[in-house]
Formats: sequence, C-alpha cells, structure tokens
Amino acid sequence: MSTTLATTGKLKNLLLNLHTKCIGLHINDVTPKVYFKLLIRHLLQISRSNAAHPKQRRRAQILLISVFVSGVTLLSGVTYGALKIILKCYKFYKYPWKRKNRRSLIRRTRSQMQLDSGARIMYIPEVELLDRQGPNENKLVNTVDRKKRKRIFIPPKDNDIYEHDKFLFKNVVLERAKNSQLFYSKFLNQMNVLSKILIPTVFDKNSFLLTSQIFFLVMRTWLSLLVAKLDGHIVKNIIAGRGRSFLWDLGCWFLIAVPASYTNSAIKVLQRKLSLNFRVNLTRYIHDMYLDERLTFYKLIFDSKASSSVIKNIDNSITNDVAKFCDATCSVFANIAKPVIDLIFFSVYLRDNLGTVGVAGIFVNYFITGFILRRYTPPLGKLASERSASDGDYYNYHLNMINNSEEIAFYQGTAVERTKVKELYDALMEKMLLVDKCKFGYNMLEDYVLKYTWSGLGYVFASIPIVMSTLATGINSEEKNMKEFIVNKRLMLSLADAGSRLMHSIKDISQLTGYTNRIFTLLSALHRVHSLNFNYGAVPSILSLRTEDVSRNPNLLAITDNSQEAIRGTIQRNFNGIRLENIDVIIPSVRASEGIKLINKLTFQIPLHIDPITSNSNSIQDLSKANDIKLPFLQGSGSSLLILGPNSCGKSSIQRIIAEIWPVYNKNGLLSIPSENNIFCIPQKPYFSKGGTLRDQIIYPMSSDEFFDRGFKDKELVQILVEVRLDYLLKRGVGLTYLDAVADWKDLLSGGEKQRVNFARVMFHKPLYVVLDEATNAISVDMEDYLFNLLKRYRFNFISISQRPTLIKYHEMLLEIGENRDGKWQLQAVGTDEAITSIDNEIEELEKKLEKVKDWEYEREKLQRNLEII
Ligand SMILES: Nc1ncnc2c1ncn2[C@@H]1O[C@H](COP(=O)(O)OP(=O)(O)OP(=O)(O)O)[C@@H](O)[C@H]1O
Repeated sequence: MSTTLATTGKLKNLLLNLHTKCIGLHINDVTPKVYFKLLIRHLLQISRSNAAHPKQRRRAQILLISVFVSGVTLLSGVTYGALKIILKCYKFYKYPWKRKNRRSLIRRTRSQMQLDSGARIMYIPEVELLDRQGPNENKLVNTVDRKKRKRIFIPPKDNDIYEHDKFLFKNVVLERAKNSQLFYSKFLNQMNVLSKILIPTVFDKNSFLLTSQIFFLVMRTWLSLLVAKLDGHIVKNIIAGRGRSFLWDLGCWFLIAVPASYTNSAIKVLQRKLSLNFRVNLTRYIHDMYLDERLTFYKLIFDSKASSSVIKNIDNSITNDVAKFCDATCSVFANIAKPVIDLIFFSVYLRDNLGTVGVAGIFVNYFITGFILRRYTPPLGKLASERSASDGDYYNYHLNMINNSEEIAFYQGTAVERTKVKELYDALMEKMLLVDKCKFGYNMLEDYVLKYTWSGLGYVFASIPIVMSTLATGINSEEKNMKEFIVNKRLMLSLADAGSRLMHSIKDISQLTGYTNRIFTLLSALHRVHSLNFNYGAVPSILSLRTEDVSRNPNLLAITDNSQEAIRGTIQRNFNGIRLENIDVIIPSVRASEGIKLINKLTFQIPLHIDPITSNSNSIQDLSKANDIKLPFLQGSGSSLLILGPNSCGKSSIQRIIAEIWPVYNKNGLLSIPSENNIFCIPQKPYFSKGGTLRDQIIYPMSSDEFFDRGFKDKELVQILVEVRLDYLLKRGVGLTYLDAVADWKDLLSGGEKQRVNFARVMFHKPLYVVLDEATNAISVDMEDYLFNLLKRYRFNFISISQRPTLIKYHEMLLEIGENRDGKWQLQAVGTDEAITSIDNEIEELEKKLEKVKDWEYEREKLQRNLEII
C-alpha cells in the first residue's frame, strides 16, 4: 500500500515538475476539469509572449500545433464514424424488411434504369472483403456480397460538350502543325485540353480531392520540419544528459507521429482515388463518343489515323492506356508536388541556418545535375508508347485466335499462327528489354549523382555554419553544434531526397508524355469521327496538293481535312419506303467522290407506288401494336426487291448506304429511308452478343431490361421460335429456362440456326422494311421457301441481296448489277405470274438439257473409239 502511494506521489511530482520546468505552468491545485482549458490558455499565452523564455515558447508552439493536428485528425475520424452510424440508422428504418431478415417485396430484376432526363441509374454488386476462410486453405477469400448493391448515377450525355471540345482538340493539332510559337510545348497543350475532361469544373469532386491532396502534402512537409527540429533536440538532450527534457520531447515525438502517419496514408489513398476518378471521367467521355448513334466505332476504320497503333488496337487504348495515363498523371503530380513543397519549406528554413549562399549553392547544384540528367534521359515516352502498341498487337492477335479457333483448326493453321504469335511476343519482349536497357545507363548516372554526390555535398553545406561560427567565435560548443548539425543534416537529406524525387520525375514525365500523346491521338480521332461533318477521312484538296508536300508534312492532311465538303448527297428520313435516286456507290476513302465507284447512278424504290397521303401517317411505328405479338402484321404493303449480282460488285455496299454507314457522295444523289424504328438490316455475317442469353439473341438489339419494361413475355418469343422452326432448341432446357441459358451462341448454333435467329429477330421487331444480305445461304431450300413465304405472309417490305437467281420467285422486282464491273445495273418487275412461269420454264428446260448430258458423253466416247480403230 505504502509503495503504491510512494509511486503515485513520485509520478505526481514528475508531472508537476514537467509542467513547471518545460512550459512554466503550475498545476498544483488544478482540478482535472479545468486542466485542459488552463493548459491551452497558458500555451497560447507563452507562444505569443515575447517575454517568455525562447525554449519554453518553442515548446509551447510545438505542443499547440500537435494538439491542434491531433484534434483535427480525431475530429475527422469521429465525424466519419458518426456519419456512418446515422446512415446505418437511416437505412435500418427505411428498409424495414431488411431488419426482419426478409426479402424485399419488390424484387429487382434489372441492372439499370433509364430516367426521363436521359440519365441512367445502374446497380452493381458491391465487392466486400469478408474475413471468411476457404474450406481447404487458410487464406482469406474475396467474395462478392450479392445482397449489397451499389447505386451509380450516370448523368445524361451532353452533346454540346463534345461539340465544344472538338475545337479544342483541333486547335492543338493545328497549332502543332503551324509550329510557329517560340515556347510551344506539345505535352502541356495536350495536357491542358485533357485536364478539362479529368476535372470538368472548379467545384468538381476531383478538384476537392486535389485540394485535399495538396493540403496533406503541405502538412506532411510541415510535420517533417517539426520532426527534424525535434530530432535535433532529442539528440541534444541525450548528449547533455537532460532526462526530463528528453522525456518531454519523446512525448511530443509520439504525439506528432499520429498525424504524420495519418497524413502519409491519406496522401496515398487520395492519389489512388483521384486516379480512379480520372479514369471514370475519361472512360465515360470516350464511351459517350465511341458508342453512340453516330456509329463512331464503325466509322473509325475510315479515319485518317486508322492505321495508327492507337486506333488499330483501340480496345487496348481504351482499357490499358487510359488506366496507365491516369495512374501516371496522379503519380507525376504527387512526385512533383511533394518535392516542390519540400524544397520551398526546407530552403526557407535552411536559409536561416545556412545563409543565402548555402541555399543558393544547393540550388545551383540541383540545376546543374538536373540539366545533366535531362540531357541523358532516354526517350522513355516514345518507348512507353511503342511498348504499349506491341502489347496491344500481341493481345489482339490472341483475341483474334480465340474468336476464330474453329476456322483455324479446320485449316490446320496452328503452325502459321504459332509463328505469328511468337513473332509478336518477341517484338513485345524486345520493346520491353529496350526500355530496361535504355534505363540501365541512366539509372547508374542517376544513382551516382542523386544518392552519393548530393549527400556528399549535403555534408559540406551542413557543416558550413558550424565551421563559420566556430571560426568567428573561437568557441566550439559540441552540444549546440551537434543539435544544429542533426537538424541541418536531416533537412539537407530531406532536401536531397526532394531534389532526387524531382529528378526521378523527369523519367516519369517522359513516360507520361507518351501516354498523353496516345490518349490525345485517340480522343482527337474520336472527335473527328464523331463530328457531324466527318467525311470518312476524305481530303478533297489532296488532289491539289503535291505528293512530296504531303509526304514531307503529313499535318497538311490534318489542316485540309474538313476544309471542303466531301459528302454532298441528300438524305431524307421518315420516308414511307426506301428510295435511292441517282446514287453513286463509292467506297469511302481519302479521295472521296474520286474513289472507286462500284455502281453508277443507282435508282430504285420499294414499294413501287408510294401514297403521298399515307406516307406521313405510317412513317412512325405504332408501338402499341408492335407490343402485341399475336396481332397479324398487316401494316406493310408486302413489296419486295431482289438485288442480284456477281461477287464484290457492290451489293452489300447498297445495304451500307441504306443503313447510313456509308455516305452518299454525289450532289444529285438522294436517299430516302424510313425512320430507324421501321427499318431492320440483317448483315451477311450473323452477329451474336457475347455472354448473353438466348432471349438476348432473339430480341437483339433490344436489351432484356427494355423487353420486360415494355411488358413483353417469354411465351411470345416461344411463338416466334415456333414460327421460324427453332422451337426444338427450347427442349434442350426444361421449359422456358433455355431462354435464360447463357452461352457462346456464335459457336453453339449452326450456320442455318444462326440465320433463322435473324428471321426471329425480324419477327420480334416487326419493322416495316427489312434488308437481308445473303440471309438464307446456309439454309436448306425447303426452309428457305418457308421463311420467304413467312415474310410475305406477314407483309414485310423486304430487299434481299443474293447471288442465286432461284430467289427471284419470292420477289416482285429484280435489280441486276452488271457482270463487267462497269457500274451498270438493270431494274425489272418480276412479280408477275408470266415472269415466274417463264423463269420456271427456263429452269425446266435447263434441267432437261442437263439430263441429256450423259447421252452426249456416251456418244462422244463412242466416236473417239471409232476414230482410234480407223
Ligand atoms: N471498308 C472497305 N474498305 C475498302 N474497300 C471495301 C470496304 N468494304 C468493301 N470494300 C470493297 O468494296 C467492294 C464491294 O464490296 P461488297 O461487300 O459490296 O461486295 P458484294 O457485292 O456484297 O460481294 P459478295 O457477294 O461477295 O458479298 C469489294 O471489292 C470490297 O473489297
């Protein structure tokens, strides 16, 4: 008991002495209630008063700052915790069914919702790290908590932004072409434009994150300064053997450690968060342009930069390059901001200790070494860009092999594929090695200069004030010198570290330049193609340019691009039919209307007679009727046209012009087409969306969300499958569940099945007009007959493209493209009974002639034998 009392007494004495000696505060009769208030008031008083002892004043300042910073840290933690608790309570009352561990009455079947404003709300499963152990191993497993869903709001697309930004991108390209400015930096100009996408407004979330990061960077430097000073004091106290002061400083040390470690983690988290946010902004920006009704993803192949690695491997550019660019931007910012703030703070403090000459010396040293390093920096930006391109080539080739594995297997093409893969892999390895090789020499120089030269010089500069003061006063106070040296050395090392990080970031900037250039090229191309004036890479004035001028300055193409209107044909939409008038079918190219012409002044229309009065009323689809699958489809007039012609004469190109994915170049060309809901184009190569259900394939291009939203039912799809004779597929599953089956439908379905799914799509969407390109070439003759009759029964207006004259009997009109590739064509009506009979007669005659072939051959052989005998 007595020993406990004695210990408590000693501890009390120690505390009282600590307060009195260190900060001059007497707390003998102070109750714990008023202690804190008194302490803060006292510290404030001392830190402000000039009469107080300098040591006590400094201590009071350090203490005040530490208390403040710890308070802020604690408060932010408490606020965050309180917010979480409030949110939890709110959810607890808002979703009572969760409390009772029951399911919600309204089950969410959809992953996204489109709002009236055009905005979308998406729900994605939230990934949570559950401390659950795997059954066999002791590792913790990551699991997706299916119950938790994160709500993401995607604002509607603002087309004005893209129209505005288009000029920003164009200006940078044009200025680069002019190259007239004295201080022109391509990188800074590109970055300036890109930064507007990364941080769209001053009050954006990202600017808040950036400001917080700067705040924490400043705080980190300032705390380092405090730590350096405290370090010096601790060493001084140890050498002088001052136990109490040592303990006091140690207390401060542990106190400062709290905000210091918090600050360091906060900087890292903020950097990562900022990088992810940048990536979200940039990816959304790209997706909005790349995937919209202007079909940028298709038209990109016609852009002037289509052959560049960025556009050729656009999948790699959108996924990898964007991520690398965002990471590099954030890390370069942190890597530059951190040392710059350090340099400012430390040099101001060191100026007091080392004098202006000392600090100037340090900076002269930095500039010289910076210049040397800059001079010997390898072209890392270019190398990084090339490596990324090789990466994309290698990845893409593998993807291509996966997509065409069956075809390759049939051709036995393993050897040639392996050679190609090896070649691409070697190219990638070479590029990677080249980067490392280039870095080798540079790293050596960097290490020597930054690690050893700088610290050596640091000792020299740190010792200058000590030597000077010793020489001036003749007194060598070891204790004071040691303290000064420790503080200066620590600051010098920090300064050297800051400088070296700044120098290291030269390398990072160089790398960032490469990524910035790739992203800028990608966005410029997207803007060019997304523009309403996109002229399919046409450079009309190219003809007036001299070839050597163009090869010397490729930017001339960029300048002249869009300078003249290359596409001058007219398109009339919402027309009650399909009509082409005087249209030249030309392959889009740089030469625009001077390009390869496939068909000359093509003119036709279906139906043959368009009633001008019904034209308006019928032009917009009546969706209420479209929803009812059981209603017979009697809206169309049931006219049909067959386009016949030899291979590559331009038949599919007519479909491309009708679908508006190829332009009408000639001025007097007029294309009249129905509204987009009323026309459905079936391409030659059947398309199946990846990872979708059978339902998704039948209703394509409608999404399953929309399908259920609009009140469609699976049984309607079953009826359609019966109509196209694909209902046997459903027997593979139990009842309707096969509609929910997810598979690689492109590989799973046979050629004929895929084409029948195309017909099912037509039956589901019920468009007024259908354009079918070789839609039945993999289907048996009897099934083909059935499907064409189905189209006729439902009175679809259809245009079929084929090479087989046997299809004539299903059509009213025939458009024949010339055999001689001279662009000539002929249009005739074949729907009449006489025409059908005459064609059937002709076929019969031909078949009769073919039957006689054997007799003729027999006769020829007989004659030959007779001739031999003679
Ligand atoms: N994007 C393109 N770039 C360059 N040339 C193209 C492009 N698309 C098509 N062509 C060319 O246009 C010509 C006509 O092609 P199209 O696909 O219209 O032929 P087609 O008459 O449908 O032939 P097939 O019966 O073999 O399908 C072909 O010589 C083809 O090489």
